[in-house]
Amino acid sequence: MPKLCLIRHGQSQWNLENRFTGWVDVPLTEKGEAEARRAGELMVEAGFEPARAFTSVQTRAIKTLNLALESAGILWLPTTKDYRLNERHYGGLTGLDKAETAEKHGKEQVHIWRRSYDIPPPPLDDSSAFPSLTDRRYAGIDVPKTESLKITLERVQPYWEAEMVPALKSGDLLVAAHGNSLRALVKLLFGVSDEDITGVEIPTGNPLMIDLDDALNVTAARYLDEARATDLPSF
Ligand SMILES: O=C(O)[C@H](O)COP(=O)(O)O
Repeated sequence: MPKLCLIRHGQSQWNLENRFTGWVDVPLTEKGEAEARRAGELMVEAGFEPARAFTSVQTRAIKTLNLALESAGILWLPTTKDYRLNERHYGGLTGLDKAETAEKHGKEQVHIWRRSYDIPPPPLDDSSAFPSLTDRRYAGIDVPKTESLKITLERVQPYWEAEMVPALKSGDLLVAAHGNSLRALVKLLFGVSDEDITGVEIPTGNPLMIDLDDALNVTAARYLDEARATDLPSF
């Protein structure tokens, strides 16, 4: 039976500062690095031995993966990086303070932008300058101006089907990615409704271990750090 372990990156600098991040490349905090190392230890304690890893092209996820692999003693693990596992693009909210935005537009509106399935934030203004949104890692890619969770799933799902499902045939997989690219994957794997996905929150740096059957239905799922677990959808 294949296993899939999903890890949201450890706490980032903008998680700490409570700013909308999306595709902006920000580093991990010291706490985030510690969460990533602990994730590697928890994988070892759980006896998890992945055959391959997948991550985004964003520093916080790559660094989380590397720290977890290092503390698990498997820094050699074959790894694939792809922008389709990036965080959802936060559009015109990128860089803004989440609390100040709620004061300005109302908590309800900000909740809709953050958690509704198919309502994207306003698009990013062309004059906004975040160098990591358009640097050479995205050469040849049509960088979005904003993304809802639905739009995020529309890039995550084809990647899952084309690259990760075939890889699962030769062993277990580790995926280090982001709050919303992982919520998209969880929606797909657990068959969560558009409504119920609004209540799914994924904690930073806490490995989510998922058992699948051969038809890739979820048969069991648990967070390895139980003290920091959030509710999982039913399956
Ligand atoms: O991009 C971000 O700001 C965070 O990684 C996730 O943000 P959210 O909790 O608002 O979805």
